[in-house]
Amino acid sequence: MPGTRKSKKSGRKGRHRHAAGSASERCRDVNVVKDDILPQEVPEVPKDKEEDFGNTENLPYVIRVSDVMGRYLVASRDLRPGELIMTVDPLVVGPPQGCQPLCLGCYKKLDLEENAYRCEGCGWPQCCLGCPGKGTEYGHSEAECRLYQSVRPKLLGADTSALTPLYLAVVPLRCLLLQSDPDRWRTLLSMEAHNDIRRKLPVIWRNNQENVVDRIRKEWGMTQYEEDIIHTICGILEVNAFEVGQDDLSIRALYPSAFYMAHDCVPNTAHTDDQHFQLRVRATTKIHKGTSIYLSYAYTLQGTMKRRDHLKESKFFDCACARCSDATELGTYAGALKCPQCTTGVVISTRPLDRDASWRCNNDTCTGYTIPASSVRLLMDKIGDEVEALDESSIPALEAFLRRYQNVLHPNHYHCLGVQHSLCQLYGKTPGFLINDMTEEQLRHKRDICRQLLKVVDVLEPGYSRLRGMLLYELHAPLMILTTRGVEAHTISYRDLRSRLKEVAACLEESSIILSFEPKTSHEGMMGIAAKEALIRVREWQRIITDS
Ligand SMILES: C[S@@+](CC[C@H](N)C(=O)[O-])C[C@H]1O[C@@H](n2cnc3c(N)ncnc32)[C@H](O)[C@@H]1O
Repeated sequence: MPGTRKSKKSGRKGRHRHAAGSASERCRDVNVVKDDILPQEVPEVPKDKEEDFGNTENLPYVIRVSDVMGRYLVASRDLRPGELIMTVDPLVVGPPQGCQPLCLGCYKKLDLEENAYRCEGCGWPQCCLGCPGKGTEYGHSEAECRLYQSVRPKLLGADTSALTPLYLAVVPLRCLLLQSDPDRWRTLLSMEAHNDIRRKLPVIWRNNQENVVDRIRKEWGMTQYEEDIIHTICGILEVNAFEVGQDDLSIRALYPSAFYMAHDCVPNTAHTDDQHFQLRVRATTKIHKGTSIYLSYAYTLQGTMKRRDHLKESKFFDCACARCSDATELGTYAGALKCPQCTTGVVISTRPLDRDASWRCNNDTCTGYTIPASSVRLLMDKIGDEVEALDESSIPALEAFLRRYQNVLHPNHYHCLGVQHSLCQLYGKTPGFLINDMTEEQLRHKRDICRQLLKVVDVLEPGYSRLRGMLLYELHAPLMILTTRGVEAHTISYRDLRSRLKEVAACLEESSIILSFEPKTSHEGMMGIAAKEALIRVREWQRIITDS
């Protein structure tokens, strides 16, 4: 599920024995019992040795069923921020939708002009002769290789453009292979496919028919798989797949238990996945017993219109969470425009849960500037395309974007937030803007951007979220350099120094805790290690000034 991006992760080896198959069966048995807590007779014991859940009855969640959300998870006791909720191994892993050629063993992107390696068994392109993912459960398994042997000549004869669409059928076929494992197959089929809704959506249904069903059955002659079941699997993947992958790999995977988590546009969990695709879900905020455990299927730094469109189109429901119901997005104005008429008001939806409702200036003294939702949608798409086309590593290009739209978009508008997020990472690390070379004004600018972003993120992705962890780390740098320069120039008092160091230490402490949940080798994980080391140095400085 997006949003959860799914750029994240943590690491621990080994297979996890989960009871998702059994849990799913129980759910189906009791699906008619609405809003009832389902018993967990065969509990799932998280493997994580750092956390001891005690006896198996002490699982941190139970599964409930509601008319609106279907099955969802609820905390069975109070959960602390950072507390591990579940550790699960995937049911199936594979290439994402719409990917370019990649290795079916390790998912590395392949340039077929330069890379001519093909699997000896079936002819799919692979990264090298000794791909570590060959013959593995979550890579190019032997069973998969055998299945493709009958189409080997077709695969060998295909160039990049002919091969690219074939990848769409890879994960569905991997799901079909689970039939040899009845427990896992049952778990897979217990997932929501929304066939009734999807069948009425001609574009989606036809795409699946052409790219997956007909490819598997007609082109590859695998008629042992019925049309209906292939369509159901396509739906299961659309509704339940997580985006995972380390080191810029883009992979989709289905997980038992984790798929039960309902969506909220302000999630109270975050998840990481490691190099073995194991998923770990943690609480980001305190979750009180009896409260729903949510993740966000959408990107949190997007406006309500965009998120709700995405959720409707790809997850097939109308989100009506507190954030979506509030035209101000909980006071953040993350989707708001500036009023071109009165220039001081903010233009927001008149009824945010109605996708066609007009948008109006909220300023009482304005004559009531109004704009149709369709025009807002067009404008957002146009600006979105512009953001996509920006050179993400160019500070001048990003700054120019913010200047260009300063009279159009609210400063907290998600398009601005995205650009500011890129900028706050570039300031301090880009030639010409290296942290020690930055002027005080530039340092204050980086500090202010971090603070502004944190104010919004504190509301939309609160607690121990990856984004907060990274922003806190980014914030500590200008704070620290400004403090050091103040000391050198004798412009800050002893009292000031103490309070500034306290603020830097607080940023680093929280950042190092949050980012310690990330895999150590990931960008975020390494940032967490750097935060921890910097914290030791700041604490030492605090000790010295206290002693002196
Ligand atoms: C990954 S599944 C979650 C498990 C699902 N409820 C089930 O019983 O299998 C995603 C689906 O759950 C439902 N859902 C999740 N969050 C929801 C929400 N906030 N409001 C309405 N439906 C929701 C939607 O039907 C969505 O397509």
